Amino acid sequence: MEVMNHASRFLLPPLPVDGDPSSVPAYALVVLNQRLPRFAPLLWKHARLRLCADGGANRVYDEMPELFPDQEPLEVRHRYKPDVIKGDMDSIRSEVQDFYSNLGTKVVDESHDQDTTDLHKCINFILDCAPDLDKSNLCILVAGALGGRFDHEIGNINVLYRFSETRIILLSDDCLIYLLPKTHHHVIHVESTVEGPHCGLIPAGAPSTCTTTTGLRWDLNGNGMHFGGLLSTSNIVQEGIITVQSDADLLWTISIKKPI
Ligand SMILES: Nc1ncnc2c1ncn2[C@@H]1O[C@H](COP(=O)(O)OP(=O)(O)OP(=O)(O)O)[C@@H](O)[C@H]1O
Ligand SMILES: Cc1ncc(C[n+]2csc(CCO)c2C)c(N)n1
Repeated sequence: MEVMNHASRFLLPPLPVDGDPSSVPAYALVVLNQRLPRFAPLLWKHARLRLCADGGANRVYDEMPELFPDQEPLEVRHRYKPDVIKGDMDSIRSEVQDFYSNLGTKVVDESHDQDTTDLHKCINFILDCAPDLDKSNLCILVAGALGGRFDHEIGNINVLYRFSETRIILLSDDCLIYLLPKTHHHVIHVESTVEGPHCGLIPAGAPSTCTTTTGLRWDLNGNGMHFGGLLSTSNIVQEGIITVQSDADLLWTISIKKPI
């Protein structure tokens, strides 16, 4: 089975690309309508395409200047201009929409679609309408995806399953989550300066009958996992490299360290 490698390099300052640009993932950023994580400017810098899901645009407009209290708010807003705002447009304020459309942001109103979430609409845009982005190397970062309303959180997790062939990482200030598809063996390179040690493996879509890991304090040795039975929550990263093999898709979650 093919190996899929994972590393949270987007939590570290971007390195200069020497030689092969395909060695660095092509990041796209989607900002949701929740408080911006403190490292939002870092995610912005990594991203080649930046989208706001509906009310996410209010967060960029209101909260980016708060992250740079010594700078002119207008200057900060010009520096952090989204490429695209997409959603059902029931949360974005009209002054925010006008501000960014006057700066050239593409605004896509899909208020007719009340069956998919704004995050889902943004992922569709990235996959279908961003020809300059290298899809073979794409990784979508989603800021503000966790915490807050439980139905929204579950809707965001469901997007991982709906687009299981696309790398999508849900982020909050406290942790990140992504899907480990059962089609691959997984090698997770832990960036121990910025993430861990708390972690978990969760069979959210369907039970697993056989999961095997290495590198965790409580490794799984061919165990099954299901809701109502064993889940791997409150686990601890023990080594710099974690490996996971399973006969079911699993959610991987790891804590994000607070700055000291
Ligand atoms: N409290 C939250 N927790 C997690 N994700 C959220 C939360 N609030 C918003 N989001 C995400 O941000 C996106 C845009 O938010 P927005 O408030 O514009 O959505 P919405 O479609 O108006 O939601 P609703 O109509 O259900 O209140 C949502 O689709 C969701 O993915
Ligand atoms: C069975 C079912 N449940 C809820 C909704 C409502 N809904 C789901 S996504 C969405 C858009 C949010 O921006 C809305 C309103 C639906 N359509 N179908």
